[in-house]
Amino acid sequence: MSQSNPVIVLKVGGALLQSESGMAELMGVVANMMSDGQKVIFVHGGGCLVDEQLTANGKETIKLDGLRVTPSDQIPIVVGALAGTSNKLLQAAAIKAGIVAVGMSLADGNTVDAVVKNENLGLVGEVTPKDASYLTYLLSQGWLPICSSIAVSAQGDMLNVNADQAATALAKLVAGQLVLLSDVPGVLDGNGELIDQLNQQQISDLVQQGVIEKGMKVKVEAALEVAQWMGKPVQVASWKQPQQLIALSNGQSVGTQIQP
Ligand SMILES: Nc1ncnc2c1ncn2[C@@H]1O[C@H](COP(=O)(O)OP(=O)(O)O)[C@@H](O)[C@H]1O
Ligand SMILES: CC(=O)N[C@@H](CCC(=O)OP(=O)(O)O)C(=O)O
Repeated sequence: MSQSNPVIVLKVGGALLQSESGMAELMGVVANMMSDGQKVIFVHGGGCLVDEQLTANGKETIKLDGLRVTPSDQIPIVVGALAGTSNKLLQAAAIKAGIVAVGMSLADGNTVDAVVKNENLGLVGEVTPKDASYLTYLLSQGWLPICSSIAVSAQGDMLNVNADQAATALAKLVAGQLVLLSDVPGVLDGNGELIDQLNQQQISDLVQQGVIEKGMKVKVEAALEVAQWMGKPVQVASWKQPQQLIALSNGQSVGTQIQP
């Protein structure tokens, strides 16, 4: 692995946080990659932990097109689950794997601009890349940034950002190689078979047919946005096969490749 590889922006979905062995295996692979000189930024979700905490607090969840409607009385619970528990679970797994990890959120270090996405969604944020200095400093120290998808607007409102969209902004900011790891091997067709490659037209057809829906629709659209921005493919794969990351950093394709 060469020092000149682009930064890998690795996004993991919330289901990973419910698997101690999954987190340990993935962090083991990341530790090896980092000791070979590969720079990595971790971005995480935690939708299932948010679900659990909202239910425990007697709150209902509504999702529109894969995004959680976030009323102001729910934001403290969402922030606690994502910037708190989820972030520290991953940081703990990283430390156990011997990695020097810095837990952060989108609100730290002037990294992104955040605005309310759409009033109908409540305190849901849309983020755009702003200043890479903080991340660049952490990477220059050989540390692993672990970023939750909580942002703060210029008006001081805490905002809930979909984690695939958070990863999109950070990948653009550092011109990194985006890898979206979920609990499925990649994008599946109507028969549940893995699709190796998808372009914009195929994505739009599968979305229209209802084959790609909910969280996967948000994910694939985030991947396509970065693929087109960078002019190179983005991978959607599974955290259940962390060795695939090594193959990926050696230039091989794993999971589903989203084409520019
Ligand atoms: N065509 C598809 N292929 C794979 N998964 C799909 C598809 N359409 C919908 N999904 C759903 O999307 C989920 C992944 O999105 P999401 O739950 O947001 O994952 P994560 O939390 O890892 O970001 C899968 O677990 C599956 O339930
Ligand atoms: C606005 C919005 O939908 N935010 C997401 C943030 C967490 C997330 O994206 O988690 P996964 O990656 O595990 O799906 C949520 O509240 O669930």
